[in-house]
Amino acid sequence: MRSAYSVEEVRHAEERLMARLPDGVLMQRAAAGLAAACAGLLGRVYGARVVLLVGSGANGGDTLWAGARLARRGAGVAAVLLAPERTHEAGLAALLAAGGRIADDPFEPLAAADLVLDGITGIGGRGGLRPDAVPVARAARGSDAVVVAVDLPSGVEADTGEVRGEALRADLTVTFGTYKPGLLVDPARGHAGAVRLVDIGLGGELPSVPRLEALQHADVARMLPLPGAGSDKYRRGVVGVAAGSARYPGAAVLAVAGALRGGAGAVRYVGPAADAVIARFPECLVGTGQPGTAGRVQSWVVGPGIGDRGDAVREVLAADVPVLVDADGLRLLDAADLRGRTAPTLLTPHAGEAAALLGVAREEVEAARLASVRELAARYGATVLLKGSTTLVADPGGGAVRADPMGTPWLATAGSGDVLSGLAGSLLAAGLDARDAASAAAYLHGLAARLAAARGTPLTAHDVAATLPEAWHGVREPGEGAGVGGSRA
Ligand SMILES: NC(=O)C1=CN([C@@H]2O[C@H](COP(=O)(O)OP(=O)(O)OC[C@H]3O[C@@H](n4cnc5c(N)ncnc54)[C@H](O)[C@@H]3O)[C@@H](O)[C@H]2O)[C@@H](O)CC1
Ligand SMILES: [K+]
Repeated sequence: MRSAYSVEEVRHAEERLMARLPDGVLMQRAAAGLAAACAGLLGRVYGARVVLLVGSGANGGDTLWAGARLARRGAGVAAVLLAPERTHEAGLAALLAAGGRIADDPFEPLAAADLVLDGITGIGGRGGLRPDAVPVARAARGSDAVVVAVDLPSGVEADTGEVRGEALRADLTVTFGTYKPGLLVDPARGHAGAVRLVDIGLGGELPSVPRLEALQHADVARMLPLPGAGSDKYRRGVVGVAAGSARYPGAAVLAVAGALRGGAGAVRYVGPAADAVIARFPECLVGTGQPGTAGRVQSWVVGPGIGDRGDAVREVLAADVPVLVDADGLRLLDAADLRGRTAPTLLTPHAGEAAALLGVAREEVEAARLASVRELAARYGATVLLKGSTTLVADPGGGAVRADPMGTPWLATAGSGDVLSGLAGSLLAAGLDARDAASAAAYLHGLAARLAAARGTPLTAHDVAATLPEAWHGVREPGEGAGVGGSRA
């Protein structure tokens, strides 16, 4: 599990740790890790041309100290001081003593650089890059140099992943002590490139519950249900699917396709697309009536392609089992029906549906995904999976929000959300709690899309469903599946 903490939590942890350590130790740990990462990228440090973009705070200090280490190993290091009168003094002195120099003109060294270190702002940054930094950051990005962000890409919001103005785009971010939420949530995550964590000894000082966390293969592998010796199809869980309509039978077929591969013992479909479902999946139990007439299930998925069948949504929400509501079901949802529920509810909106549920514009949700998912969960008293470039899962009672690291633009294909809802519903039936079911489903779904896309042909939602077994295998057998998943943060 990768854990991310807020700026406030990081600062408190740093204070407690610093109180026990000699002055400057943490900055030296950060600078040493940063310089080592840079040396690894450069291969040969001697003779390399390195440019430091240095802001007014300790982020600039880290950068100067790392620059000094590279200069001592023979790199030509030039520092661009964006706030010359407020530059970290000891760091600058160390750089100069190691043979580094201050650049008078930022653009000339940037044009010839092999490596640029972005030390403009770290966790102390607010708002996008200031106007004077914008042309410098653009020149860095426009050069052939590898751009390494120090702690965070400058200009992004550490706590939320929002980007309120222009922000630097890095190839690699070397972050210190812990991940910050912005490194795991788009749009900021998209600016970070690959992310590497340098341990500075903060671990023991951080709270036990992080702000945000991102699953890794081993976490998902531990969650996945496995049949035991005493299992039968009912004990493994039956998932009910109330989806599709005469007009949209495909949504029902795709939701069932996802549900069949989620580990439940059986999938029971009810609704007007029963013929289409049974033709495709003879292993599915089907009925044409209302959800209330279906036999016992351990979870329900309601909504994909269901059209205007609000009665079906109400019936499902009246059942005392976990319920996942998606797509049309979200439009038909009556918040009052959720309030009376005691079993968990999982809502799976995309940004547009989330915006409608919150009564705001879609752009607002996309710009502030973390705040939006938290607000939705609190307001509806439900676990919420907000789909998008970074899929997020929040519980109504607070706790760590899960950020899905497996998302891929390949998932932007019709029907892929239906597969996801079936899959997550199946994991609910198998006994996972709503947050685990939602985040494990998003992870497997993204991994399946990546595996299918790696075959090099355009992807359909059905391909994603068909590749889910490979994704299960991938998380269980790291090394095989891990490559496609990418070790990107
Ligand atoms: N506190 C610690 O113990 C440690 C801190 N470390 C480093 O220190 C950083 C935090 O340092 P600071 O608290 O000094 O903060 P930063 O260096 O992140 O930035 C704060 C400075 O930037 C200015 N600023 C804010 N927004 C700006 C913007 N949009 N454009 C330009 N300037 C802006 C502020 O006026 C302030 O002077 C971390 O990100 C990390 O790199 C590391 O050395 C590890 C130890
Ligand atoms: K930075």
